[in-house]
Amino acid sequence: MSDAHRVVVKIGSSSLTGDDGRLAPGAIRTLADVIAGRHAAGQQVVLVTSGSVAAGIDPLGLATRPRDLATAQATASVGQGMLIARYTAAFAAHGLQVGQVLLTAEDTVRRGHYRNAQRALERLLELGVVPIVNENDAVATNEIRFGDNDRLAALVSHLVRADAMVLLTDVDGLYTGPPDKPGSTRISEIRSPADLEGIEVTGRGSAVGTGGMTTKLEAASIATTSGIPVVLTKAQNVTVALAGEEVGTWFAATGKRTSRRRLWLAHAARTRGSLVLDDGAVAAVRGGRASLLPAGVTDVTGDFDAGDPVDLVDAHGVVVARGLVAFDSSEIPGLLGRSTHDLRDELGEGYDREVVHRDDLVLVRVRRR
Ligand SMILES: Nc1ncnc2c1ncn2[C@@H]1O[C@H](COP(=O)(O)OP(=O)(O)O)[C@@H](O)[C@H]1O
Ligand SMILES: N[C@@H](CCC(=O)OP(=O)(O)O)C(=O)O
Repeated sequence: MSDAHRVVVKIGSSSLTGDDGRLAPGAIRTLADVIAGRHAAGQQVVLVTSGSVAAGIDPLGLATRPRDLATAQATASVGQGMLIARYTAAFAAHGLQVGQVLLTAEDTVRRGHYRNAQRALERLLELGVVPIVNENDAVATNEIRFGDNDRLAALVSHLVRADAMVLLTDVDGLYTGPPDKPGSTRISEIRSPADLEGIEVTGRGSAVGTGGMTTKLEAASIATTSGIPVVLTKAQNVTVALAGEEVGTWFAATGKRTSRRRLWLAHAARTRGSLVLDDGAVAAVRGGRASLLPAGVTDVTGDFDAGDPVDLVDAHGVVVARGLVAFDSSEIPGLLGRSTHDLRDELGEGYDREVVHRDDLVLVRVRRR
């Protein structure tokens, strides 16, 4: 971590608010002090911050975090302005400018969109500005929104080719079970997905956070499988975490950089339906490098067009992979279980192709509990 030149730091709502759920200016100042120190030492930091909804609760006189989409959008719209004003003032105390970048899930992976985001972030860093990223909550709809900022931070890390990602939250690391459960202990290192076996995590966050530990593990998986190591710790540890001391939980990088399209398919795409595979097709797809042929498909659900993302599931409904399908859903029943040879003879050329080509397919790792 101390060698990492470019770091994405994500701070959650739970670390930016006091017990009353209101924005805690002290937490923002402390974070800005630490990041300014790293900046002076030559490190580039992209900050992904939650807190727009939490910051808007009080000004709008709401009692709790709104659950309906329209009120959440309005609350975020009010709160985001207040949040960025606090950061602007906190960094200005160190002579630093901040640049607000509000993204949606699509912006981090869709070709035309991510180029824009990438260009803006690179230029901000070149200019010595601290980019401050959040989801564009005021316009994000349920279909396309992340909701939590953990996975957004992982995709931003990929986008800016970060050397490391730091997830700051209200617990000092990953525990063997919910931290308030007697007997739960902190895990200092996760070297591979196998180390996660037996760990109990919940998707329930603190009163103001979203996604709990589940989305943090997803984010860690997105980053580490793309070659980016992750530190998960409490916000109070940010100084020592960025200095490279051993705190929280360290997730070692397990893979290499992958294409954004595959990253999107694996982690951000909303599937429009599913294809049920027979056992032979499941084995072929799991083995890697095999395309899905019509002969291995036994059923289809959903309403989709050629080119849409779909789930590939086994006979028990377990998702094995995701892929971009080559046929409309209405065409597939006529192809089920048929060999490409028969299909060409009967339906003509164009029907003798893969249902999902191997280049358009990513395996989904099944998490054992
Ligand atoms: N195995 C676990 N280890 C650590 N924390 C866990 C675990 N399972 C669930 N959690 C919960 O996840 C919460 C953090 O998630 P969240 O409130 O969404 O944080 P943030 O606002 O920082 O994103 C912790 O307060 C903790 O109660
Ligand atoms: N974009 C939202 C993030 C929602 C949220 O609470 O995320 P987190 O605290 O990171 O689990 C916000 O700013 O309120």
